[in-house]
Amino acid sequence: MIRLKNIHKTYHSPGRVSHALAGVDLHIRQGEVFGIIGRSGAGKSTLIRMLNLLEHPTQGEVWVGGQNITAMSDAQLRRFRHGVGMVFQHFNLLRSRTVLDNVCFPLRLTGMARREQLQRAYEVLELVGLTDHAAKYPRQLSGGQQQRVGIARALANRPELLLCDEATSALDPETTQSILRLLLDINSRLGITIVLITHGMDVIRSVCDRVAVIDAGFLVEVGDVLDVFLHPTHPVTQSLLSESGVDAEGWRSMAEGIEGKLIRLSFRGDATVQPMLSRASRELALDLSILQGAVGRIKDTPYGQLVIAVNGDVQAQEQLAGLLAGEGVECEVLRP
Ligand SMILES: Nc1ncnc2c1ncn2[C@@H]1O[C@H](COP(=O)(O)OP(=O)(O)OP(=O)(O)O)[C@@H](O)[C@H]1O
Repeated sequence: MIRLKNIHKTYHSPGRVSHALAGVDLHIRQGEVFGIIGRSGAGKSTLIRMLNLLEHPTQGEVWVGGQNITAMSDAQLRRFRHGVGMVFQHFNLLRSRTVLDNVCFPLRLTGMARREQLQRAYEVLELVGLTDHAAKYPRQLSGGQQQRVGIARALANRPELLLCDEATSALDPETTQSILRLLLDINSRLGITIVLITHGMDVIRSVCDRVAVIDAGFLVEVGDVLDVFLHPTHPVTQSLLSESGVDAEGWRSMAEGIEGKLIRLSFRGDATVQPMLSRASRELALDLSILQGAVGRIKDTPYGQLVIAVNGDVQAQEQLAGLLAGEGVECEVLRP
């Protein structure tokens, strides 16, 4: 659906040149929820704004739905943008217009007849659960409700692509979860590709299929969210995960003074909730102690990771790895 080819973006301001993006190549698939995460100033906003050319690359090409949008004329670009919805951190609603008029606004820009505008607007307001608030003004709504209006407005033109620029950063945790659930619902019911940028790994974990990590203008890691959570390779990814409570290295401080072989087990899906360890311990007469553990859910998939110390018969230890692998558990020896 989207291909970024060797994208560079350089900003020149008095006395300063800033390389916001440095040779970014990226492929985003049709129908997926794709997250871009990075620290402040990493280049996330610049990157998401490339996808509808609110920012033009200094070098490189942006392809969306088989079209090179970097080669489009202004008129072509205006038409293309009607098919891309955007949701903003601070909602960007028109304060002096009602909810209904805010949602109709992008439809009016396409020259759509008023009757059709109203029909579309009520359709999307129903989707976001705000039909009863159509006549209100933004100031009469909570932050979460205002963001729902922002989402309804972004969906009004029936886009194939929805861009979310820190859509939940201004919201409390509970409201964040309800907006994320709404985005997931939109993705699965309408099949719209969603690209979001965020500072928060929790946002990535709750809704994304794949994730890209950006640091100082470089894409440093891209992959399925489950793979990135279980096996982060770049130090920036590891520290972002550790700040969100997923610390893959916490076992090190416990390991000294603990005897036995140390292994890390990674579980995905049903394997996460099976009583495999107690069975293995019983059948192989091994002592297993847990040094570190985390279980959670990535989108709809349960996952878990445990670091355990294994003591007992050497042959039984070999059998343990085989037994767990047979159940779909990945085993990685941390200390023989
Ligand atoms: N219009 C601009 N003029 C000059 N420099 C800019 C401009 N926009 C962004 N930058 C610089 O480009 C770099 C990337 O900025 P960008 O806003 O894309 O980062 P970000 O990851 O979205 O940060 P944040 O999470 O703080 O919003 C930063 O160093 C920033 O100062």
